[in-house]
Amino acid sequence: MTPPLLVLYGGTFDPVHNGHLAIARHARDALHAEVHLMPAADPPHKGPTHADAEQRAAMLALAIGDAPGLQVDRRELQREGPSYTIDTLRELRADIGDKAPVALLVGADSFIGLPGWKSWRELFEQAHLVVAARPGNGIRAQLPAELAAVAENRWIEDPVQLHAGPAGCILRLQQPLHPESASDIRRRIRDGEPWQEQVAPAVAAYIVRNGLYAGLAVTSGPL
Ligand SMILES: Nc1ncnc2c1ncn2[C@@H]1O[C@H](COP(=O)(O)OP(=O)(O)OP(=O)(O)O)[C@@H](O)[C@H]1O
Ligand SMILES: O=C(O)c1ccc[n+]([C@@H]2O[C@H](COP(=O)([O-])O)[C@@H](O)[C@H]2O)c1
Repeated sequence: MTPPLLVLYGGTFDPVHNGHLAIARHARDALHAEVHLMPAADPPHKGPTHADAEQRAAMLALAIGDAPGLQVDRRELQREGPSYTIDTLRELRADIGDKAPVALLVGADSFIGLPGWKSWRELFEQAHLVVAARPGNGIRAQLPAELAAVAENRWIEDPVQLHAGPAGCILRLQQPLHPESASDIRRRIRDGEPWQEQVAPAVAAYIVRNGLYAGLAVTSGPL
């Protein structure tokens, strides 16, 4: 019997917000998959995070609670250096073998930036790609030429195909757009604007209890 589809949803999650959660739940339900939300210890394309890795993982655990089919995956917290996704997938394949179907879930902005990732072409050998649309980011229209060329014959419409092979397909996740972004939430907290409804109640309580993001200076670098 083919093992169940594992969806890896990596992110900085600084903090995890309702957009992340909606997409993870939607992927679980639409793809009949187990979704692992995986905080990056050291996200390769970002400056230093605002909450540390343990705090970001703790917020993820609070956000997920005991929701079936969702779990926090701490594998990148156990590695030093930048959290390159290809290294994570190679590590995962060493654990579970070459046959099990694995998909990487990314937002459209991440997908468009894929040619900047370490060994990006190999990602398609190690996993399927599932892409969630995001406001302001067209998926197929805005692809850089080298990504469009690699992606060309990989697009599929039917999620069942993700279960049929270990890697190599690209699926657009059909879901409503979600406007939330972690940087906007951090800005709102800093500026005293409403933000609590954009995160799970337990995450809002954690942020307040730990005084996260409130002290960000305007000059402290990118939000
Ligand atoms: N609202 C959203 N809709 C679709 N994809 C999203 C959304 N928010 C985040 N993602 C995707 O989830 C993954 C992790 O996102 P991340 O933790 O960096 O949050 P973010 O909101 O993009 O943060 P920031 O605003 O600081 O860039 C990325 O692939 C990103 O594209
Ligand atoms: O492997 C890379 O080169 C790489 C470059 C940029 C981002 N990523 C991964 O993409 C995921 C989303 O990244 P981010 O910065 O939007 O939170 C997260 O798991 C990162 O580790 C990976």
